[in-house]
Amino acid sequence: MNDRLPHEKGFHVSWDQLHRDARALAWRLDGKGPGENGAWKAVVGITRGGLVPAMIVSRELDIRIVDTISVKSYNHQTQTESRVTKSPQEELMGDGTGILIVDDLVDSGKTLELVRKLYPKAQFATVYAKPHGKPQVDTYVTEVSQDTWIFFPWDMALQYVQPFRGTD
Ligand SMILES: O=P(O)(O)OC[C@H]1O[C@H](OP(=O)(O)OP(=O)(O)O)[C@H](O)[C@@H]1O
Ligand code: HPA
Ligand SMILES: [Mg+2]
Repeated sequence: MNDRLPHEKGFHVSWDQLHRDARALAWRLDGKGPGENGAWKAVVGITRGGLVPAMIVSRELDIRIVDTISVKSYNHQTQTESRVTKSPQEELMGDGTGILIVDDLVDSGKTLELVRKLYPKAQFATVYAKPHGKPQVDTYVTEVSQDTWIFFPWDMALQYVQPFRGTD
């Protein structure tokens, strides 16, 4: 993460906000699949950040088949390489037709670019999107600027904050 910081701005997302935004993502995808009545075949979450929105989307759209894909990014000096370290079931995926691939956000777009090469016919959905990654995503809910770092609820804790007018 340190190689990606410092960012000018921080966008702190609570569990509640993430739940609402992931539900909004599901509603956007509802009935848009290639199956009967616009059904989707399965949801695939990109670990680890995609697992929470994938669960919420699968619950909202009543999709019972859920699988995962793991993508690991390696930093070789200045070049970042990505590779898949765990694949979803091959028979399920095919070319990706009818599969909803879900992640928490798209930033540079490198993660989705790799997954898209493997499953070109899949639908790619993220809760948040930054401008560089937008061409890689088919459906998202909220756009944030490239210089914003998104803090997810699983990376944060409630903390005491000093009053604005100090107590000295
Ligand atoms: O568009 P990109 O520049 O590829 O960045 C987006 C990806 O980076 C983060 O995952 P990360 O690889 O940090 O792993 P994690 O989900 O396990 O936290 C995030 O959850 C996305 O998957
Ligand atoms: O803005 C971000 N927040 C959390 N994880 C990330 N991975 C890439 N960009 C981000
Ligand atoms: Mg991730």
